[in-house]
Amino acid sequence: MFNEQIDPSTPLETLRHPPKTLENPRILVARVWMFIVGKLKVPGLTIIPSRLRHYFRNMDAKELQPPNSVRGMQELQRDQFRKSVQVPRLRVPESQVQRVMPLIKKFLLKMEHLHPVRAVDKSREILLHPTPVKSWESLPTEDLQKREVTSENFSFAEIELGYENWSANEILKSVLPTEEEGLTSYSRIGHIAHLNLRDHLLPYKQLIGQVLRDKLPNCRTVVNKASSIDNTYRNFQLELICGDPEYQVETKENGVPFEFDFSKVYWNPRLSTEHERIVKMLKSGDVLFDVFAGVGPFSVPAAKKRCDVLANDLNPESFHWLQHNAKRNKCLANIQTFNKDGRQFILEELREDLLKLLLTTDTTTYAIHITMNLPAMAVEFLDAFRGLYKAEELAELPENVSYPTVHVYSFAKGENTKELVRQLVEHNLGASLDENLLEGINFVRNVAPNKDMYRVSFKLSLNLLTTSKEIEIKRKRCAEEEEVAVTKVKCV
Ligand SMILES: C[S@@+](CC[C@H](N)C(=O)[O-])C[C@H]1O[C@@H](n2cnc3c(N)ncnc32)[C@H](O)[C@@H]1O
Repeated sequence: MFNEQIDPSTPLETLRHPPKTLENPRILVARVWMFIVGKLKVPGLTIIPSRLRHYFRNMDAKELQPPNSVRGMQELQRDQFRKSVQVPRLRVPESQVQRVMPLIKKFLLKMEHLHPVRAVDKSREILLHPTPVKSWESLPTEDLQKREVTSENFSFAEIELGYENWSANEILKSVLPTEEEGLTSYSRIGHIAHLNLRDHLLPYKQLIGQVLRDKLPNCRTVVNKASSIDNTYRNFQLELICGDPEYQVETKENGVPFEFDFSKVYWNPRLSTEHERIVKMLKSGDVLFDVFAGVGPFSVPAAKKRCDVLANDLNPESFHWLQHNAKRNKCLANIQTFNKDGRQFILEELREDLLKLLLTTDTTTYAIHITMNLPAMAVEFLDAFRGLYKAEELAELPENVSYPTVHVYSFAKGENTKELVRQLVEHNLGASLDENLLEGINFVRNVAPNKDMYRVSFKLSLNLLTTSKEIEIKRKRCAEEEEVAVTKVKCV
């Protein structure tokens, strides 16, 4: 079952092309339209449209729908989609075509692999849409007559339609059961289409896979999410439902090329906007510590921008592809990579490097960022910053020192997820995110009903870096006890 899908009405092209492939202006128009109508664009997620770009929707016209007999089909039989249909036709003398087309353009019959205009002798046969054109009178007759086109030129033609004339969405709409939600979205990662099928669609998975592979440009592999991501490395457990078991992909995110094995590492195209937000915050010369770096969607673009990056991931496969992507993007000189547990990375590399930066550089001239994108458990690593240094180590800091900003990601489930996520961070950090610390609690995306992902951005401080969580708790307890004692004395 899709637990992350949204189904605004969107144009047909989004189904047929991978996200970000704006190679023709119609797709651009479709995306703008999608934004205006739905305002629900999820990056990386292809949403199956329920409205079409055409003036008249083919699937609203009974005669243009696939045959009823295909409903419920579980094994794809392409020949079962054949049907004959009568559609309006206009014969236009060759000499008048240029002048007639603007008058009838909006009535053209537009279907996949079907040319509505055909040359026949010295005229053109133009196929029209049966919804708006029921008869000659449906057309702008006066203007047509001025261009030598009369009712004599109007007739009905019998045409053959087949599997190739419908889009994936149209095919699936005509096959899948009507009483439950159909296929509403999927992600595209290079040549892979990634689905998260609801239980009621599982009997149709092979057919869905074949239709998508047939119809989506450059799609060679269709996989279904086999279980929720609960393994350490967060990579999706995949079930191949159609095509080649070939998971090494090449994709682009925000213009940056990446390569990886999708079956072995974490990659989620729905995070592209969030990655972009962070990368936009960074300037050349800034420092980034990326604690759970994956294959580098924060680190590689940051290194390309000439930030100094220390990127870490526990998964040896992610580590391999992280290095590969840094090399491929020619930014190896700006990135150091580590294959460690996040806590160890904070306690070792980050500790040492940050100390040097704080003591020996002017931190007012650049920014230091720490990204922690492991939303299921990153907050549990926050206590590693508490008491990271002995007070003496930071005794000589300049007064105007600028501390790093931590961007920690977290899921929160329930009613007031924003408040919940703040509490989670405060509890794990052992400090309240007052105005001095807090830079923002930012909604990233809705993951499932009642489950949201947030980024909490806050500044580290001298107190956080030199006082352990336990000491802070003890101090608070003592202060509270003292207050109680004073109140009691006052009362006596
Ligand atoms: C949700 S992914 C995020 C990857 C990438 N930063 C992104 O934004 O797409 C979390 C990453 O943390 C890594 N990871 C999981 N547990 C870890 C740990 N204890 N220490 C370091 N990395 C870990 C996983 O291998 C995975 O690549």
